[in-house]
Amino acid sequence: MSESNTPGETPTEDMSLDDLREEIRMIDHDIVELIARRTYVADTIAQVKAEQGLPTTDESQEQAVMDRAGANAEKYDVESNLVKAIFRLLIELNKVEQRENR
Ligand SMILES: O=C(O)C(=O)C[C@]1(C(=O)O)C=C[C@@H](O)C=C1
Repeated sequence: MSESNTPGETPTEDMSLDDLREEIRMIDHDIVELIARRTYVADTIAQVKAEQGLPTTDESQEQAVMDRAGANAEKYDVESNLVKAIFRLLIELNKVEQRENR
């Protein structure tokens, strides 16, 4: 992953529009890389669940993920409902992926 500024510390006054868009381009790259990593881990989880005869969906784990997403959103002062909506999509992506690999 590329080095990026911590939230609230981007020195915007020293950056041109092109610089700022380059910063977003790098962040967007990192986001996709993290989504891919999350999906690969879910593939491995799917194998473990299949071996143990467990179902794909674990609602209590989904709730824990959503709660954590909300808490982290608040920590970084971003809209928690928006972040939770993104995590809902990430969980659904994993479930589709896990079902396809069973
Ligand atoms: O932790 C799991 O058991 C997963 O399969 C991962 C995950 C997730 O994306 O966070 C996906 C589906 C489950 O219902 C719960 C959580």
